[in-house]
Amino acid sequence: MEDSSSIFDKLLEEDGIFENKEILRPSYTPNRLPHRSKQVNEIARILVPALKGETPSNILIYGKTGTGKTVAVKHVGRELEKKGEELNVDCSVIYLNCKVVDTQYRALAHIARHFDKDVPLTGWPTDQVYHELKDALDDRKKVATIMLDEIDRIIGKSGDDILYNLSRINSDLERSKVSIIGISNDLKFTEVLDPRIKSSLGEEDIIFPPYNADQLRDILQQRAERAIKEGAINSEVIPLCAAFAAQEHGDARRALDLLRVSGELAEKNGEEIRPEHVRKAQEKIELDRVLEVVRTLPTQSKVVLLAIVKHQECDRNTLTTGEVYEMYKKLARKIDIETLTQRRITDLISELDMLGIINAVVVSKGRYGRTKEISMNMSIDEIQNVLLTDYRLQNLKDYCPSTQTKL
Ligand SMILES: Nc1ncnc2c1ncn2[C@@H]1O[C@H](COP(=O)(O)OP(=O)(O)OP(=O)(O)O)[C@@H](O)[C@H]1O
Repeated sequence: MEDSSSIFDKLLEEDGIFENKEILRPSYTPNRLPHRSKQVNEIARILVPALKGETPSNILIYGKTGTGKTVAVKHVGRELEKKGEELNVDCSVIYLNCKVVDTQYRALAHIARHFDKDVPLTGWPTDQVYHELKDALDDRKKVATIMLDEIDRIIGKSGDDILYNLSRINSDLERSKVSIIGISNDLKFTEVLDPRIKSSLGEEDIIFPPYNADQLRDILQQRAERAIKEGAINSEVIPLCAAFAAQEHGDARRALDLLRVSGELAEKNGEEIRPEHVRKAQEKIELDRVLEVVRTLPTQSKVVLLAIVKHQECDRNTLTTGEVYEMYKKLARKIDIETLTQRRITDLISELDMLGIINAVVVSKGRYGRTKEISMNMSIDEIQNVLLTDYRLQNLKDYCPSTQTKL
């Protein structure tokens, strides 16, 4: 071999623009949370009885995605455990993400395992897990705060038994106490709860409002100072990332992603981060989001979308619901799936519009009634590639129906 150095050596030597990229990732928890002191203090005020061995009220926390709910509860949880150690009071904090731990069994098992109980992750009767958990909690005096993030996921999948069991556990415990913090970005999820559970869980409500552009700027500034090398970022970049993310319902995660992806694009070109990198990053993130949504669409919606894409390939003009339906029928017949009615397809088109994959505008055709004009401003090639990874749609790869159905 001519050159025995590792293929990574050169890359490692390259002088990147990041001091520490991890600081821009969602998993990083900063010590200070700008513009969240009100909410942090409010959670702390509700949890403080735990440090006196008393039961704190249960809390429901609402707010749109990226408004700092998770980072705030974890921050307060860490401080609570620390203070508990100092005062010699056992305040345990258990954090569960219900998107991952999405059944009652798994949730109870996870909490029991947190207290070193050897509960398998499947297989036992739920009652047995409940009793193990009760024993684990009661083996010595403690106050346990259980944080259920994305709580609507577990309710949607497994009903509200978990909340019922966790809220009744206090009456079965002799020494210990449990309080629950539920976190959700769906304001309406409590509507499906049993009224008793709803009032017990929502003893205290805290709302996390969206951030505005100025607040996002402060959050980004704080992270960028430690994540990006001095002089590697143009002064317009942070305000631009903040402005873009503020338009998207004030999402701090989106703002941080934008800054990180802008940095990666700049680094690839060996440049400092400039506004054009932010604009490219915005497009890339939006396309990635759309492709992810496309990948998980039900088959019928995928065929409708492919009908729109195939049309757009031949003709970049907007098209009507009727034209999409004609194309959809041909594609559905070709791959032998049930052909839905035009009315159902109109609904699926509205859903695709709501997901931000297509644009559908209702237009009046005078006495011929109303129709939708459909267009796409995403890259149709990339969308088509993702659609064709679905094995049911693969036969449509080279299918090129004639567009003669247009009058
Ligand atoms: N006030 C803040 N200061 C610093 N970083 C913040 C702040 N608010 C949010 N962040 C950061 O933004 C990202 C998203 O925050 P977080 O996960 O807490 O949002 P969330 O409201 O729980 O969103 P979701 O509902 O999608 O889970 C994280 O990287 C977090 O560190």
